Amino acid sequence: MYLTIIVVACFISLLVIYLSILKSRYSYFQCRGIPGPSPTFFLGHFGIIWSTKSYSRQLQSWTKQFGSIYGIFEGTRPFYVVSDVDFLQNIFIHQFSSFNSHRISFLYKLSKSVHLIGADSARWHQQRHAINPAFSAAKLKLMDPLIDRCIESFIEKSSEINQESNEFDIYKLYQRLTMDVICHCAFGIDTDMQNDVDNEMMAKAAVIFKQDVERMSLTKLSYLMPWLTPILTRFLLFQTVLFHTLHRLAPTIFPDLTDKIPRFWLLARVQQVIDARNTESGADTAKRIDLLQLMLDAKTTSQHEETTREKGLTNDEIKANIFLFMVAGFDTTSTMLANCTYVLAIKPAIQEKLYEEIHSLEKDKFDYDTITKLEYMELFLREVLRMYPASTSVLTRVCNETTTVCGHLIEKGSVIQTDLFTIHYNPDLWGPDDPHEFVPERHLTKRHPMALLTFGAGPRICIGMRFAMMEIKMTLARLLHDYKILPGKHLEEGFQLRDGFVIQPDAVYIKLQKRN
Ligand code: HEM
Repeated sequence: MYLTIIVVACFISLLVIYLSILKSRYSYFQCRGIPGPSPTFFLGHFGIIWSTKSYSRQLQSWTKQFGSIYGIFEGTRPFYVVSDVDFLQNIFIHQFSSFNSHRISFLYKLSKSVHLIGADSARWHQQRHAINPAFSAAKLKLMDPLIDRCIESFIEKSSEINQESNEFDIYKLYQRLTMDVICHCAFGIDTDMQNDVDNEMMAKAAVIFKQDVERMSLTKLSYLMPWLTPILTRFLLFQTVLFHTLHRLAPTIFPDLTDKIPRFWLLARVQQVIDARNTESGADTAKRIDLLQLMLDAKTTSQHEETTREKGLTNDEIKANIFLFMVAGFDTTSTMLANCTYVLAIKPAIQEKLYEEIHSLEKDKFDYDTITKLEYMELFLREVLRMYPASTSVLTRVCNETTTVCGHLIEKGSVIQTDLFTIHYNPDLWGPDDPHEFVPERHLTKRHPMALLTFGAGPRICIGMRFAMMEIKMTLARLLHDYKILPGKHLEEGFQLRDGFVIQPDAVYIKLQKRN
């Protein structure tokens, strides 16, 4: 009897302590004089965020109410939502050492094969240092014939489909194009996604892109109760090892996870390509110019990778990063191409100006050197990047040591989330022309270094930015050289932007008219 009373009393006391800690966490912003909407107990503001259709619009609407720096809670974790560009410049650039990681699901960090987006501090630094040279201008120049081959196939397919229909969704063809480009340039494998529509790689990748890891229940649980993360991590690792062992012991009863889980399937394909490379002669590998080979060249030669490597990448890191390039480069780049095409279809005068510039080069092939001469194309793309940025949720930083930024004391563990749309549509940053109007020439004026954030900023800026811009410019130059883009009947209906990890339209319906 006494024992029961003691147990119940202990339980109630612990519950009261836990609840009062939760409550006191919610005074975090109030104590610092930072405004914000009122939190809901336990969920903070993430009940609203998880149920809203558009994360970006929700942030923007709170910004209108609470200003350029305000506070919300993810569970009890403080989340600063910021559209003050000077404050962000400190976070992303000047005080990078105190804010060097993304806020990202623990599911990306499960194994030792953490990739660039998931890596923190020293591990990120080592990887970035090793991978940066693979994206240099000199290396990209070598890759342009690979990209050109994929564009050729894209143009042929577009022309074929265009002849068969009154309008077609070019976004689908862009997705196949960017997947082809990634396969050629990252894996070094010859694919033909335009014609091989049932390609297994494309199908597996499509499943991966549909999964929004940030909205998975396990991710939400770990955000709400961060202390659960190590337990969840161990549980998932144990589960994977258990399934692999069971499959080895009784393959007929327990299926191979590699076939069941698309991510494992893709990683296994990367491993096969790496194995094939390891058996190639030195002369053959010397001829290869893809990202995989460049990373293999930067690989550590040590047997005891974790303890003795200094600058190289481990085998697992190479695999994880090749996988990441696929995920990070496919959807973003095809979406940017789709957004550009939408604008070209509704702005014929801008399209003609671009055509004139492309035509003046007197070329019908566009390589790295040629596209760098297209000045108006650069302005046009920047304006598309401003008005239709690809992702808000990736633009975060976690505070890894308590510090003061612009007079605000920010505690270790807090998250900084950029309110990208407010910045990109801010008339003080982008005037005097109305930011809701599409005006490429506004980029001739020097702007604040944090005014355009589609690729992020600071040391963690998108590593594939130059690669993506090269691919987009080469594709548009070739398309506009051969065709005039006309709006399809269902263009506006299809161009409904959905806000997931990438902000993307449903479809871009157009018609192509051959130029003489
Ligand atoms: C139009 C296309 C693209 C857009 C809009 C885009 C956007 C972004 C953004 C916003 C970030 C976060 C930057 C930050 O936190 O400051 C990022 C990071 C990254 N992107 Fe891209 N990206 C694109 C294409 C690519 C391509 C083609 C690749 C690779 C082939 C790539 C690989 C990466 C990687 C590896 C990171 C992580 C960098 C790090 O944390 O050090 N991206 N990207």
